[in-house]
Amino acid sequence: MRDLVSDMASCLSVGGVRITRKGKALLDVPSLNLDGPGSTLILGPNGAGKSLLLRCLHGLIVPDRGQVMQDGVPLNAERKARQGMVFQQPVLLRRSVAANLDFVLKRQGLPRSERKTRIQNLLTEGGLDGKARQSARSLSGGEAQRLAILRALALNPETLFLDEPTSALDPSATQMIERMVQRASSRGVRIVMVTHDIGQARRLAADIVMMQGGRVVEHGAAQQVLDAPESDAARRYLAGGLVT
Ligand SMILES: Nc1ncnc2c1ncn2[C@@H]1O[C@H](COP(=O)(O)OP(=O)(O)OP(=O)(O)O)[C@@H](O)[C@H]1O
Repeated sequence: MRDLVSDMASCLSVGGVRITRKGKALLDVPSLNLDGPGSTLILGPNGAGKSLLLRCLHGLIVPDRGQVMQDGVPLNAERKARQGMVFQQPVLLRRSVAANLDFVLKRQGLPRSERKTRIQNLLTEGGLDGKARQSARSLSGGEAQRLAILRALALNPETLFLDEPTSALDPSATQMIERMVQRASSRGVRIVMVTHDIGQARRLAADIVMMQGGRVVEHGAAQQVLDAPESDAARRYLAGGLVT
């Protein structure tokens, strides 16, 4: 049964998407629908095409063939503006923590007083109270990633893409990021996240997209994919075996 949160979340789908370079298909996804409740985690070995798929979904890469649809409509500039993206290495402005947030809030045309309140709320959400005036470049890795997520959330995105956001972080910093992601998901933001961390997939995912060789080899409910994978590729990946 679909719950309230899932009804709030937008639906993303991919139809006949193909990216080819030098005659080799880097991404070949005939069909993929992300429309269930909760977070989608994308798993698979290095070079499987996880980042390419994420970039396609966000419209950063236009596929050679096929298209990405959001709520049944081809992804357009207006819908793209309502998507946020967080990379493995946080991309921050050489300004203070608060100025990084103010930059995106200003672009939404919010008046100064409202921006001030929003910035304070965002800092609290990310556990960055007291860091407003600190240079973003002087933040620790975990703090910088939390700021990058806050900046994406400041846009009130309907979808938030995260590409291995915790791969360089320790367990405690990872836990803080995971909590932020879970809170955003429970507010109705569709989360699509790439990870190599199977434990993280178990903690966060409602559904899992397993990739190998530019293809989706399995997509299903997290527990099903993790505990009873149907494809050999997924079985080998989860067992820690070599997958090429
Ligand atoms: N612009 C490009 N030109 C040529 N090849 C590319 C380009 N972008 C990606 N690739 C190739 O496409 C394949 C998939 O890359 P992608 O970054 O999506 O993998 P990934 O699953 O995210 O891997 P990792 O886990 O190592 O980050 C790789 O073989 C990569 O070298």
